[in-house]
Amino acid sequence: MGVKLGILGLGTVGTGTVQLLQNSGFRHPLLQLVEISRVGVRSLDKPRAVTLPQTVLTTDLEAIVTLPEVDIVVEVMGGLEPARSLILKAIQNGKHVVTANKAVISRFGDEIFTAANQAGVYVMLEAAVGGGIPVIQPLKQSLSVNQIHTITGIINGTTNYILSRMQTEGSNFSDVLADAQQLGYAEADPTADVDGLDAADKIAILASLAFGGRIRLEEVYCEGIRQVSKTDIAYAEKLGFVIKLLAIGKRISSSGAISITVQPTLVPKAHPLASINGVNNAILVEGEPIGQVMFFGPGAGAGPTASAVSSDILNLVAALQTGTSVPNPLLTCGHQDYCQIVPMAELITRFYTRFLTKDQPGVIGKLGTCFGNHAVSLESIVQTGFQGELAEIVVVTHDVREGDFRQALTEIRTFAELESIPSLLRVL
Ligand SMILES: NC(=O)C1=CN([C@@H]2O[C@H](COP(=O)(O)OP(=O)(O)OC[C@H]3O[C@@H](n4cnc5c(N)ncnc54)[C@H](OP(=O)(O)O)[C@@H]3O)[C@@H](O)[C@H]2O)C=CC1
Ligand SMILES: N[C@@H](CC=O)C(=O)O
Ligand code: NA
Repeated sequence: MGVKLGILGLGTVGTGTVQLLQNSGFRHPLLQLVEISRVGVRSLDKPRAVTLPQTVLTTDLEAIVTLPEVDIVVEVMGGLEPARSLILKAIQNGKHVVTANKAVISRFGDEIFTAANQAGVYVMLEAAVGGGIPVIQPLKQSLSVNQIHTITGIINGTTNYILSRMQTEGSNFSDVLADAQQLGYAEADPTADVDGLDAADKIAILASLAFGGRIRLEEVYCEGIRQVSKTDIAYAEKLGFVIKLLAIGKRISSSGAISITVQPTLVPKAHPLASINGVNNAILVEGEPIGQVMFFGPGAGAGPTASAVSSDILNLVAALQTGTSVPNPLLTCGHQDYCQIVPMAELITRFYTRFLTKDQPGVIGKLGTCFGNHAVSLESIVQTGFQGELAEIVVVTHDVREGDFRQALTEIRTFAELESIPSLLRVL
């Protein structure tokens, strides 16, 4: 029995998926059962890189998600609306759904998975995080026997490309961003990438799977990379670190609560994530008893993302072939409860801070004393040089409570010797 697809979108990912499905030789034989019934687009006049029968291409996306012959709706159109409404309508009409849309899932996952569970259909999302890297299904299946305590990802290719080039060339953020836009890595409006919002969507999805609870996107603490300077990259290098935009979900063992953050972070050069450069993505999962396992590969692009979308389609074809009416719990998302999120003040981490101060005797001692009074233990405090008349002092702390560290900074800001605190970054 053939399985009919209704595909919403024929852009980068939709085209890659159609190409893969139209060339199914030497792939899993079940893919040969797939038939493309309809493909929904905005414009029928646009030139396309794939050839489809005229009756297949349509601008009526509502008709696709309600068409009785369609078994699986593949949503690769992007954006929040009408993508969300079309996914919900597909579910109401008994269709299984495959989506690459992290923005919709991270905001409306609760509504979508509740509807899917009620309707007894699957919503699959391998392409939504890490593009072609298999990470969603491994978290749902092979790794779910572990007690996962930390998931750390470089999950935005654009920012990793920008930071990698700033590191190797000593360039400024704004110059490399312009290049990334010209090369097509960053969008014309790069906000979602450079401000960390795309990574926040993705870590919300990963943490939900790793820790077995729903996550409210607004509870993900999110900083982007606009404020990362070439000066900090150079100091980090001297101290034995590289700067990466890390998305981190961590379970606090004492309470079971989760911290969930996206922040530019100093990563020790020996750490497995330090060597992930360019547009690549990597996700490090740590748990018991597995220890560390890292997924690495292309986080975007037509071919890699089509691989992820098609793997979801394959899983659904297999489920439809076996024909059991009981949903396979290793394919569904059955979380009912929300994870409890740790307030940022309670986070335990290391920090890097750069101060500009008047060049006077005793300043370093005064900073050290203030940190000590607030229970902030320092790993190093060094005067790295001068900026004009001002002394530049770089501090790296041991693991400290973020609330204590912030209180120390509030007191330091009142010091007459202080000119400014140009940077404050997390250290892994
Ligand atoms: N690009 C990538 O590498 C990756 C993308 N993703 C996700 O995949 C999804 C798709 O991305 P991508 O392929 O890059 O997007 P594109 O912008 O390249 O393609 C979008 C497609 O959807 C169609 N479309 C969009 N809105 C509508 C609408 N309102 N009505 C009808 N058709 C519409 C467009 O039609 P038309 O062609 O007529 O304009 C186009 O074919 C997004 O959710 C994205 O986040 C995930 C991982 C990687
Ligand atoms: N904009 C994203 C690509 C898709 O997820 C990135 O830069 O990683
Ligand atoms: Na993936």
